[in-house]
Amino acid sequence: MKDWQIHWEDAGAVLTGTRILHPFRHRFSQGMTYVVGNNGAGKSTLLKLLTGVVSPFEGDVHFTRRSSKGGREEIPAREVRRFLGYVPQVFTGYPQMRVEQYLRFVAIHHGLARCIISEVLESWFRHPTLAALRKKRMKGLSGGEQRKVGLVQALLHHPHILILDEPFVGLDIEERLFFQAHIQRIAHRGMVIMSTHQLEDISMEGTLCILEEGNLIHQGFTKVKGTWLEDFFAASVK
Ligand SMILES: Nc1ncnc2c1ncn2[C@@H]1O[C@H](COP(=O)(O)OP(=O)(O)OP(=O)(O)O)[C@@H](O)[C@H]1O
Repeated sequence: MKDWQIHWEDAGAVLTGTRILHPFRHRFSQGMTYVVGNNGAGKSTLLKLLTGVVSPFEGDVHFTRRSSKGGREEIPAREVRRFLGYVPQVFTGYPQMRVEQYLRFVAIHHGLARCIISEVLESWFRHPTLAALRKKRMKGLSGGEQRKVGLVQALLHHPHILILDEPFVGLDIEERLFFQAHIQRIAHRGMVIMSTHQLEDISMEGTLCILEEGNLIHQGFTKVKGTWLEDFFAASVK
């Protein structure tokens, strides 16, 4: 266990002149973290800051792991990128590529050994819902199909940190369960941070971060069944 952590230290975001996220402190640790909040609360912006797609306007976001000498050490950005998987809210990939070609390209980019790439892709295409997409061009995919390819490209290198922005939108129940199982395996040995609007997406115990108008208004543990969490979703997340 490498015990990676992400330290969110008073990081805030300003996009096109508007303050989107107000500075707060949080430590993302191993396991599952769910990020919830109403439309426009700042969930996607928070995830973009974590992946480096946007930079904090102030404060700092940095990654650490337990050092062999004791204490903690900073993980260089290049190394973080190698161990990161990310599904953005809007995923298109490269429109001209066919799905298999695109996933092969991503696998190479992630540094997977060329001798195992075919085997890794075959294991994904064994699932009927993905087999049907293999030869399709990315630009011809439906929203749900894009999402499935988006999930595979984030998972195929077994990332240590997985960041998912509403990953199950447009997926049917069986597909959701298929990907949930993969995601849960990563959460057991690494770190998963997932934004969602759906109570049924909260399938594991973990940490819950609630955003409201760019502020972190709650951080604590989830309890999956029969708790105040259900009331929260019923009352406030639309
Ligand atoms: N590039 C940008 N420039 C200016 N404002 C932006 C930009 N991107 C997002 N915003 C605004 O920032 C706020 C937060 O957006 P964000 O996409 O992070 O919210 P969200 O919680 O993910 O919302 P949703 O649940 O609807 O996806 C919104 O009011 C949005 O309009």
